[in-house]
Amino acid sequence: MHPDIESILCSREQIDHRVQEMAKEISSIQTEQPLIVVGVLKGAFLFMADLVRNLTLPLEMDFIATSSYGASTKSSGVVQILKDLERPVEGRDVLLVEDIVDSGLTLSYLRDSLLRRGANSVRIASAFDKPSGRTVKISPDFAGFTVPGHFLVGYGLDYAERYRELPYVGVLKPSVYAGAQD
Ligand SMILES: O=P(O)(O)OC[C@H]1O[C@H](OP(=O)(O)OP(=O)(O)O)[C@H](O)[C@@H]1O
Ligand code: HPA
Ligand SMILES: [Mg+2]
Repeated sequence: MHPDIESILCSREQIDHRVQEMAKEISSIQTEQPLIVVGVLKGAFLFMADLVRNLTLPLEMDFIATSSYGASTKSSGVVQILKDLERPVEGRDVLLVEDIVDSGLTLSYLRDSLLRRGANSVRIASAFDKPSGRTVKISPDFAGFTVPGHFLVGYGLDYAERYRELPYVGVLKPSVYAGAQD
């Protein structure tokens, strides 16, 4: 285990197993045109890669990049789009793929934005769901694991851009970010 990690919450094996279950469930979505699967960068990159390899429905992929945490463990409250989608979503069914729903601000902002662009439907799949962090009302249609209120890293989740590469999800030792500016 990485020395900055306090405890492992979900092991690589548990994540692999759960992603396969989620992919089965998501594969039963019925759409007229291929589902547009949108990965929310950067955090979703590992989950997106694992999920799409297990999906069995017709799909297209696109990516959007947002940022609201920066080098902090708390949301700035402002969701910035750093890279937008490349293709229109008008009239299309979209699946937003996220690593975590915490305050809910990112997904609420993205869902509203895609609906305003004329998407026919917007569903959400998130590897992790932290309901205790919520400040806006939103819940993922597909959630891998419900997690407690700690700041987590690994499997795409970062603190100040570090730890995304860890194959498991763990609780970051508070001493790592104590004293850092929020
Ligand atoms: O529900 P919320 O409170 O909005 O938090 C969830 C969002 O925060 C993180 O992204 P971040 O802004 O850190 O960008 P990143 O994906 O590049 O790490 C995470 O990947 C989600 O997109
Ligand atoms: O717990 C978290 N860890 C990393 N990034 C995050 N973005 C929202 N919540 C988290
Ligand atoms: Mg982040």
